[in-house]
Amino acid sequence: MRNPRDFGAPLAVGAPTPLLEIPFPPSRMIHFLDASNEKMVAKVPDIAKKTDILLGNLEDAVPVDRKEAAREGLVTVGQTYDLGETQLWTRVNSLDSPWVLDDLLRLVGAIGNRLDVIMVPKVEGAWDIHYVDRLLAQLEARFNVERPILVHAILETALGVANLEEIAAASPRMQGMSFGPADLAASRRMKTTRVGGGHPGYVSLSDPDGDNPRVTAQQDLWHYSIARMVDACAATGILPFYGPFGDISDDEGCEAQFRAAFLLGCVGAWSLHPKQIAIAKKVFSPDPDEVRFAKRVIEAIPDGRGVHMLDGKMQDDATWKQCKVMVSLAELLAKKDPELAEAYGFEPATA
Ligand SMILES: CC(=O)SCCNC(=O)CCNC(=O)[C@H](O)C(C)(C)COP(=O)(O)OP(=O)(O)OC[C@H]1O[C@@H](n2cnc3c(N)ncnc32)[C@H](O)[C@@H]1OP(=O)(O)O
Ligand SMILES: O=CC(=O)O
Ligand SMILES: [Mg+2]
Repeated sequence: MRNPRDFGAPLAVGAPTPLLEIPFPPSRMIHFLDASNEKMVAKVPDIAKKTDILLGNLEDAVPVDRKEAAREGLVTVGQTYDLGETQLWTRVNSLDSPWVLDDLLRLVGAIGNRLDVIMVPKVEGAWDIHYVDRLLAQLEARFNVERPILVHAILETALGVANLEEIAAASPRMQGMSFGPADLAASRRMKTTRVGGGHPGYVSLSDPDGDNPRVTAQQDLWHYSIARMVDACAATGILPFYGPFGDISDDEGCEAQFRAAFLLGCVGAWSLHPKQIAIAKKVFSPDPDEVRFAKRVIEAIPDGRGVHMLDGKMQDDATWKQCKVMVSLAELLAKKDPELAEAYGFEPATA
């Protein structure tokens, strides 16, 4: 066990001091980009204005013969483009792959002061985070990185899900987790070829009712694990995200999957295609009607104490805290987006 008094100390001489509180800027969508693809890179200035997080993907979906080009393309993005307030992340190759060591060495060396977060795929336990934690500290010290690069784990193996509480608490560098339904389905031997979303075979069936047809309703394949991820993240002060929705043609399905994650507590989701950015923005920005109601509750109970009635609904200390969650998120997003500020009824000056 690590000495708890050392938890906030750098793991290498000369590395920046770890953050004990994880920053929470707008994080509604992590937009995936293959930086070996020149057409995608050409869109960076435009996409950076629309997305909260831009991620240079080096792992799955990048062919083996383009791994180095994707890495170098991301270096170029980090060195040449002004992304404004948009965060720059990467997803490196998995820890057992032949590429990850060079991914980390090259990226921290070349754009260590630009990279906000490194997403690590297929994390199975705290030991994976400990390895990355120490290596990043050594690289930060070597390359004079001024602020700690944070680490984000993808939860996409059965063992990773079994160990998610330990993963969340493994290091002060842990920024959050993403739920990866594709690799997780394979790891669990689930019988679905879809990337996220429901399945017509996973249903509950109403009881027999004479000759009347029995009713079925699709169930959520992912509810248990996403809820566990949200608890582990909230318990340790880090941020949970839903991962990919692979049917790019099904906007409605994507929206439903994102919304289920949002309601359970996720702060954002991945966008694989530019059109999923708008879906994530719609879903992960709280609904203006809910925000207006939450503001009324806070105004009606300024000290957050006691019991009150509003529109026939009981309000007390707990509902006040629920409303604070909603309004705080709305305030954060309104600072970035004047249209949202108006929809939420915030004064432009305070937005
Ligand atoms: C399970 C997992 O690990 S998921 C994470 C890994 N997967 C990924 O990162 C996939 C990222 N996304 C993509 O590669 C692509 O969006 C695909 C393959 C899914 C679809 O690509 P296409 O068939 O080319 O889509 P489409 O024809 O609609 O593209 C329209 C335009 O958007 C561009 N585009 C597509 N995806 C992206 C993207 N993620 N970022 C920026 N631009 C994009 C295309 O280059 C195309 O540009 P053009 O109009 O100048 O020709
Ligand atoms: O990497 C994501 C996944 O779903 O697998
Ligand atoms: Mg995966």
